[in-house]
Amino acid sequence: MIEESDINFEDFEKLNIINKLRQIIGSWWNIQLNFTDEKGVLKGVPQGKFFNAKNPICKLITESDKTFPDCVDIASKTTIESEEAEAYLLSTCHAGFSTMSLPLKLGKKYLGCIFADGFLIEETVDEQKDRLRMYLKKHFNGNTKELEDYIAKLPVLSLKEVSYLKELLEVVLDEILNLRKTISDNTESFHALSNNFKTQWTFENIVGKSQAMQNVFKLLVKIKESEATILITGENGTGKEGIAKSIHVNSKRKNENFIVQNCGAINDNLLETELFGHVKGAFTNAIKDKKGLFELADKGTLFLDEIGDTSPSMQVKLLRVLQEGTFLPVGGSEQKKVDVRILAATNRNLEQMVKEGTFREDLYYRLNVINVKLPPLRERKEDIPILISKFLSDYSKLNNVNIKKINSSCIYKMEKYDWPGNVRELQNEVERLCVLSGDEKEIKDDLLSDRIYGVHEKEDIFKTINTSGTLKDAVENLEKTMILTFLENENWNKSRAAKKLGISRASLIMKCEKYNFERVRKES
Ligand SMILES: Nc1ncnc2c1ncn2[C@@H]1O[C@H](COP(=O)(O)OP(=O)(O)OP(=O)(O)O)[C@@H](O)[C@H]1O
Repeated sequence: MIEESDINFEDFEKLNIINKLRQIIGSWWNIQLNFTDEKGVLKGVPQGKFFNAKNPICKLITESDKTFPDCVDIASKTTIESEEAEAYLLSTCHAGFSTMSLPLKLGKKYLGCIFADGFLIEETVDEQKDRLRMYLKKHFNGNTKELEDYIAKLPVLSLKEVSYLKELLEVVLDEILNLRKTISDNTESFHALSNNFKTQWTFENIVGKSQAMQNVFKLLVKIKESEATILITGENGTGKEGIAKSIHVNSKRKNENFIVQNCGAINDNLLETELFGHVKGAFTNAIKDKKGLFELADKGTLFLDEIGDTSPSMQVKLLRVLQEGTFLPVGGSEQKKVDVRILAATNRNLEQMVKEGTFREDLYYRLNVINVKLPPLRERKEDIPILISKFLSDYSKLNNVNIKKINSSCIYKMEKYDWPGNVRELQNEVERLCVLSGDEKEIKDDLLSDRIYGVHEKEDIFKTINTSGTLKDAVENLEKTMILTFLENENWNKSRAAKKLGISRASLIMKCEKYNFERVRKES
């Protein structure tokens, strides 16, 4: 469960949607948007700069020591009253401005409220202005011409605009609750995972809870007894070598050697001597016979990494060993016979290479008897928490320290990031966090590498909103952008997109028809 102290208002502040809406509300009506926690304490405002006031009168009131306490009282009073409010609460502040607040509730738990402040409403504008003049007179000897000029320019919202403001605040509210829920779900599943990653989600040293990894594990169990050649494919850092090792330790050959050779790292001549060995006198420095890796791996397993990088002549030699189990050491004249199981891996598309004529078709089929495909980490983000948990545990064992905790915002950000370097990059990041956290028991998100810490700034689906158009157009624009983004993220699965958008499936279908999105989909 999420601890109370784990509610991080800073995370909300960083969400692009909140910043963008704050900007929109600010630029249309000079209204400021604030959060309070469940006790009514203002959040996300710099110390001493109460409210980030937008209009000059609010600024004057909030920056004065005399009137500042009134604003604090209003914030906490609004919070208390909001808890009971059905959907939203419209009220008036000590100075006469209107405020609109929406309760932030996670299930039954009240987290505080969001509120917009610093505007007047058309229907009551004269009354509000009178009250404001009295307040200013009392505290600032008001009614100067300057103050009158400001009062004349204060934002006055029609009832229609009040309902638009409410809609915008609801978007903020939904976004915050979604974020809280995601963090809360993740943390709960992270704790559950930490407890059982040793069992059902593990195959030797490889962990994975995603369907893709579970399918890989099932396949590995099925082929335990088999001697077949296996081709493992996937981007760099997806765990190809780890899978190869676990295939070996689960095979009949587990007590024999497991030897690894990266075929892309060295030139052809060297690779040939490495794999097949050489006889004395084969070349200048060959002062005695040297066994190659095929011989060293006899009865065991040889893992050929980056097989797609081998030259055509090397491909012929490899094909011979695979078909006949024989090879010729460099400079030798006698074929040697070995019993080696080959596992190969590549991050390249061998099928395509076969079509282009850069990889032998016969070798491809010989290697690809069984294919294990490892998807990139960005396509199986469900694995991220369990991998984090494993790497934290590995670090603790290796360094003989207690397993560190990791805070929920940190996990959340790591799940958002795309990990171009796949599991290897994630493993390095966890190690880095463990080192940087020093003696701290808990790892916090501010230790994350910048590229991961700032990740949700990239998700700016609101860049397209034009704040200078009419409010109706902008709200429509926002709705279109959100719906399209969620549909695309969910592969046009309307039920899932509707759930994420917090609307019914029927309502999503109607909106898709209204905006003609099926056509957009076909065109894209
Ligand atoms: N599913 C996993 N569970 C646990 N550790 C993993 C997993 N996948 C990868 N790793 C770890 O990530 C690191 C990189 O994995 P590995 O070397 O197997 O990737 P690779 O695909 O062979 O990379 P490359 O293509 O660059 O050779 C290793 O330390 C490995 O232990």
